[in-house]
Amino acid sequence: MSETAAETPTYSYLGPVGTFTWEALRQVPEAAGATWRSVSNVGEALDDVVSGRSVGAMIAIENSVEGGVSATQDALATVPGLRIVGEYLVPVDFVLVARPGTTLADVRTVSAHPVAYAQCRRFLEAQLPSHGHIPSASNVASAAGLLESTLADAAIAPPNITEHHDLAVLAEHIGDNPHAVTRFVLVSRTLGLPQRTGADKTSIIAELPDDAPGRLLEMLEQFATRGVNMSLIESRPIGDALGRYRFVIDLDGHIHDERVADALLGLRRFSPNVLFLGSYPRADKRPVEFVPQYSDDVFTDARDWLRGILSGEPPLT
Ligand SMILES: O=C(O)C(=O)C[C@]1(C(=O)O)C=C[C@@H](O)C=C1
Repeated sequence: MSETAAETPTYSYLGPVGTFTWEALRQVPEAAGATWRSVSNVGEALDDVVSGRSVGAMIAIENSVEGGVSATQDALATVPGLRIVGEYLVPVDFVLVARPGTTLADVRTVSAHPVAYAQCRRFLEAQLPSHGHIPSASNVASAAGLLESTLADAAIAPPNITEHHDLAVLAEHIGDNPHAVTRFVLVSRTLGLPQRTGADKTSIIAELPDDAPGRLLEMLEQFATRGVNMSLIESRPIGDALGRYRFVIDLDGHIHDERVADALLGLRRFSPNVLFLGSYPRADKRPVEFVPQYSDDVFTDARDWLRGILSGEPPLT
């Protein structure tokens, strides 16, 4: 993990060292000998990929308590040519830290990344009911900031924070949900389409053609009629007018699975704007389940049958 090497590939991540995003990048074997570039937000990480400065950027896309990370979903929808090439899960647990000597009773202001802050509501309401929140760029930036300025009295940070900074832990396990997990994706422009493993996900973003009744159902039928399961669907405002949405969708399977490819063809015919964000191995490695009626053979047999008819093959007797 050199920070200075010149010719090794670079990976960008929301830093500094110790963030959950940094933990996620540690799960990427190819990043082990690479240069790691700490950035301050998702936009900067994706800019690095677009400009070619980095081969990949690790970004948070969904939290099990807070839901989709809208900055990430919107950036993936609008920055052209980005592909998701991997998915990683990081359990998230939080501590409250302060400059040594501070007690909980001294805390008036808490610095925290907004997604982390939202995951610690119960603790904050019970223990610090009248605190003020100072948003920070990341979970480690919040804590590191305590040593640079006295604006905040305490910070929400990952439990490993004391390995990196001289801070005192005021409270542990302050997250509302002890099983909280954040899902990260590795985004690239140059790393190719990952191979099909049988335990894959495909991410897309699609818009409806108009707001006639039943359009959403029509879109979902593209998947249902090919036996393709969705593991996520979220709407995000397109931003050009009230009431216009795009849908962020994760499908079980790889674009090299016939049923997924066929569903995407159907979707492309239906939707005025479909973005293929990538097919990549699932972080949990759970094999995709489907009924035999939707296996690859059934799709290729049907296509061969049609080709036969179109090429004038005589009917079988
Ligand atoms: O990587 C970090 O530590 C971050 O601060 C970012 C982030 C996020 O963007 O969702 C990552 C995981 C936590 O759920 C909260 C914040």
